[in-house]
Amino acid sequence: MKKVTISIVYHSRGGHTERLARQLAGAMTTECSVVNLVDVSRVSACLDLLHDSDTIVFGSPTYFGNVSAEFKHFMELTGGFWYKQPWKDKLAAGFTLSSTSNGDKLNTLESIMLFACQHSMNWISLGILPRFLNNEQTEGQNRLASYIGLMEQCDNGDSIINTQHPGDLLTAELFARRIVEVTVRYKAGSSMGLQPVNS
Ligand SMILES: Cc1cc2nc3c(=O)[nH]c(=O)nc-3n(C[C@H](O)[C@H](O)[C@H](O)COP(=O)(O)O)c2cc1C
Repeated sequence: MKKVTISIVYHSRGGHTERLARQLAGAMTTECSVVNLVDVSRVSACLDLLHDSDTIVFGSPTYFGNVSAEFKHFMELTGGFWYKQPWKDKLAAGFTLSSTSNGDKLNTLESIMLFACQHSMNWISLGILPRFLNNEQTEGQNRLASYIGLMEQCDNGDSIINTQHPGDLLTAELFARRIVEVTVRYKAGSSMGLQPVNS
């Protein structure tokens, strides 16, 4: 089977989201998948890459409880082709990070998921449960107990990119693997020649 193509579209001002995007890209590059990494600042020149992708993963930092202005600008740029629905039935997933444990990151992921659904994409949930030991939640995988997509907490260090929490690193690795697996399975299924239901 031909390799699947996964594209990551992200914005980052201080570098933390970019680091996470690069980690995901590295972990999703396998013998059966290729990955494109697209910063929103150059997305206009990369639209064909996105249109040819099997899966598009969207990432934005959480600024004031939502996607950043730059990421929202990217969202609105897609209005130029939205009605043609070139991303219909592609797979989609999302990630965000912020400097506090909660920080309203859920609203950011909900905005990204809603955007993907307006493009009629199929959403890949995080699919990784938090771990419990003697009924106590651990600081391991999915320590922030997210379900829509990947969340990470990073400090507010403007000048430095601080070290990541090991639980966040593990969750990112597991999520990357899940996105590749779901994409490969989905692509194999869609090659069974089922006729798409055209609305
Ligand atoms: C304008 C602005 C608004 C922010 N709002 C939030 C917020 O709502 N919740 C939060 O936890 N962190 C917030 N932060 C902290 C950022 O999420 C944090 O610095 C993150 O690392 C930014 O990602 P980046 O380094 O990829 O730009 C905000 C930062 C900025 C600059």
